[in-house]
Parts: sequence; C-alpha cells; structure tokens
Amino acid sequence: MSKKTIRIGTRDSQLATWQAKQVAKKLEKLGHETELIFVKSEGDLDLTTPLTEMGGKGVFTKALDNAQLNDEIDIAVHSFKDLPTENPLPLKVAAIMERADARDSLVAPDGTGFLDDPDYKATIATSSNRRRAQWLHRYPHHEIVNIRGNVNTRLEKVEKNNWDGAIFAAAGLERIDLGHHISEYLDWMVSAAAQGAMAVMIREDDSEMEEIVSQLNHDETALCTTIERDFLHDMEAGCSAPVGAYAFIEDEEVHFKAVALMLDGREQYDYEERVSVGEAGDLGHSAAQALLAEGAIKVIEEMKSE
Ligand SMILES: NCc1[nH]cc(CCC(=O)O)c1CC(=O)O
Repeated sequence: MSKKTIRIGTRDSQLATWQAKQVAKKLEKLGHETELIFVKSEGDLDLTTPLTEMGGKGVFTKALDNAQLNDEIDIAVHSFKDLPTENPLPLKVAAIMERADARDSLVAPDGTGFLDDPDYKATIATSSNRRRAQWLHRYPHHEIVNIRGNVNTRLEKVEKNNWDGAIFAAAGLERIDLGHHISEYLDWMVSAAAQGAMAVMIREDDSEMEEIVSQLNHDETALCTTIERDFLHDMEAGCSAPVGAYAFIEDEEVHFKAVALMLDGREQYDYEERVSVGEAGDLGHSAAQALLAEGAIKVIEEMKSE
C-alpha cells in the first residue's frame, strides 16, 4: 500500500521548526513519510505591536488554521499554550505531546545579584501580563518593559538593551539549545496553562489522520494540560490575562496550582489542591469557581475593562 506523505504545517521560527521536526520524527518511527510546510503567522510578521494589543486570540495560530482548512497541510504543530481555549473552526487537537520543562526562567546577562538588592530599581522585559503581574507582586520596586519577537529575537534584544533581565519559557530556550542563557529558573512563578507542551491539530473530519496522530498522545500531559486549560477557559479572562495554571502528577495524584492577579501585581489570588488522578477530571473547572468566588472575579473585570 502506498501511503501519502503527511504534510506538517508549522510556523517558521527556530522553536516552531524544532517542535514540528519532533512530531515528524515520531510519525516516521511509526512508518509514515512527512514533509514540513512553513506558514507565516501574524504574530511573527508584526514585531512591533504589543501582543496584548494584537487582537489577542490566535495571532500565532490563525495562519496555520487557514492552511489546514484549505487542505494545504494535513496536520499542524502548535505550542499548546498559544492555542485559544475556544475553537469555533472544524479543527481539533488529536494529540498532546509529552511536556518538557513547564517553568518560566530569567535571562539576566549580567547575573542575578540585583534580585537581592531591595533598593535597586531593575528593568525586566516581558510582554506577558501573567509574568508581569507575578514579577511585580514579588518585586514591586521593579519596572517591566515590553519585548516582542520569537525566542531568538528576544534573546538578541536582551543582550543589546540595558535591561537587567527578560523572562522566557525554559522549554523554548532549551529546545533550541539556548538553555545556557538561563540565569535562574523561576520556580515560584506559576506558568501559563499548557506551557511546555505541543499540540497536534487535525481537521475534525479527518479520521485517517486522527488514527495516526492520536498514537502520539501522552496521557499524563493531556490530563494535566486539560485541567490547566479548563481553568483558564472558565476564568473567562482570555489568553492575555494575568492567570497561571500548572498541574503535575506524582504518586497517582494530580497536584494543581493556579494564580490570578491584578495587572499591577498588588493583589494575588492563589489556589492549590491535590486530588487522585481518577477524581481530577473536574479540577480545572472547580478551581476556577473557587478562585472567582474568593475575589478573583476582580481580575476578570479588570481585563474586560482594559
Ligand atoms: N508566547 C510565545 C511562546 N509560545 C510557546 C513558547 C515556548 C514553548 C512553550 O511554552 O511550549 C513561547 C515563548 C515564551 O513564552 O517564552
């Protein structure tokens, strides 16, 4: 039987390409031929507008969605955290790949000594409201500046500018062999829902691809990232909200941590729970209800009035 070559769509950044190749390798191990097709996204082409002003949802995914709907590609590889939690298109996630390091990290070209000086007004670069708010909660005397671009561009900017540091997803740096730039892992920061995980999308009615791609699914990652994304979805705060969510499994239990903050970082709402894997299905939803009832609804109202 002659099999058709699976056309894998990806953004053309180094990180996206690495991730797509990873999926290609797994498919090739299963006996399939693959080909990479590069698609430019709005988020990659416009490097000046802050992400929070770019219409938010799907700036990195829309172009890939269109290529997929037009049958120019069979599957699309996405950073799962870039996928909006609601998708009205006839596309669906068929596999979630095993998660890498989910943590945020600090790149500080001149070292991290300044973190210990309570009088030093450091400048930290990030365009994520989640990172900004958590950073300011911990270091209220620091200043946050916006930074845009893919991982490589942002790394160049940190080296050229006079900032004290910039915040990156550790997985993004490590995957493309830039992990040595990490000065510190921010273990105290709650990462974005699904950070460090990749999702493979197919057309909803493509049962042939579904059968193939679903073999790549990593069940534990799927459970954890689904809980995180359920939480984000129910917070109804959108992908640019100062909301973090992280779940991991240890000894048959799901450990879940979530956080929501006012943009200036002054108020923070925390949630932490541990439940058995068998009972974790609803955890993201119940956590959102609990946190909203506790007062985090203010965070959502602030986002909506922005
Ligand atoms: N926001 C863009 C984005 N989407 C996915 C990653 C990194 C890889 C991942 O989290 O899976 C990054 C870069 C970053 O946040 O520093």
